[in-house]
Amino acid sequence: TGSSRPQRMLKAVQKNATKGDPESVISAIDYYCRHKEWAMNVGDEKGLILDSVLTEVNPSTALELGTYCGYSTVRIARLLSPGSKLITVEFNPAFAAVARQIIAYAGLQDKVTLVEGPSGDLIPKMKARFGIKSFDFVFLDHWKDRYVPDTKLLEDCGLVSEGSVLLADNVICPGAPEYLKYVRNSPRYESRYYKSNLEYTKVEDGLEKSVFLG
Ligand SMILES: CNc1ncnc2c1ncn2[C@@H]1O[C@H](/C=C/CNC(=O)c2cc(-c3ccc(F)cc3)cc(O)c2O)[C@H](F)[C@H]1O
Ligand SMILES: [Mg+2]
Repeated sequence: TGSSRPQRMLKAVQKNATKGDPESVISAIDYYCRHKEWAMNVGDEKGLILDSVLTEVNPSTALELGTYCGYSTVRIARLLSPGSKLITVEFNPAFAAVARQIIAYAGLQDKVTLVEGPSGDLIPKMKARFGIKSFDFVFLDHWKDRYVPDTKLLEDCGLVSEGSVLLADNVICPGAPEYLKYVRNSPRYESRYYKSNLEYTKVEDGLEKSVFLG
């Protein structure tokens, strides 16, 4: 059987990036996905917004829902302060296997814990398993119809506290309309939309940043 798109992306990283250099891993993936084969990474344009929000928050503990190949995992982990941790959740074993290799190639494996399994099962176990009090930053990039249920689950499990920042990808394309309604109408969130473009295209998309008010 042939290779998969994630496997071809990994090959492109191994061929074109420098081991231990996260910037070169990011560039290699962006080049491959822009010029060879599109893939659903947050990408370079929305990635700059992710970088600026992340730098502003400077989280001690961060959560990513939907690792896929680890592109945004590398973008987030490379900006974490020493001693800070990123937990990323992925339930597709093939994607998780590729992501682990891409994260390791970037030399960021000590800052990242990739947990395999469905977010709905793993979120309630975060406190016990990883000693997390609450997440300072959450990047939502998994199935779009799961953004609302998982946000409610994070609230119910006490995994967000006053000042925690949620950043959601794809709120326009493919779209997460229920999520936008939820965070924009809730008195518990201060929300802001960052207009951008769908990765590697001219189609509009954007990120929604929502600060939990407690
Ligand atoms: C539900 N709980 C889960 N737990 C753990 N891992 C999960 C869970 N749910 C999914 N995963 C895991 O998270 C990933 C899912 C990402 C989904 N992303 C997209 O669909 C997505 C789609 C487009 C897109 C836009 C236009 C177009 F024409 C075609 C595609 C663009 C984007 O940036 C996206 O992020 C992974 F695949 C899945 O195993
Ligand atoms: Mg996305």
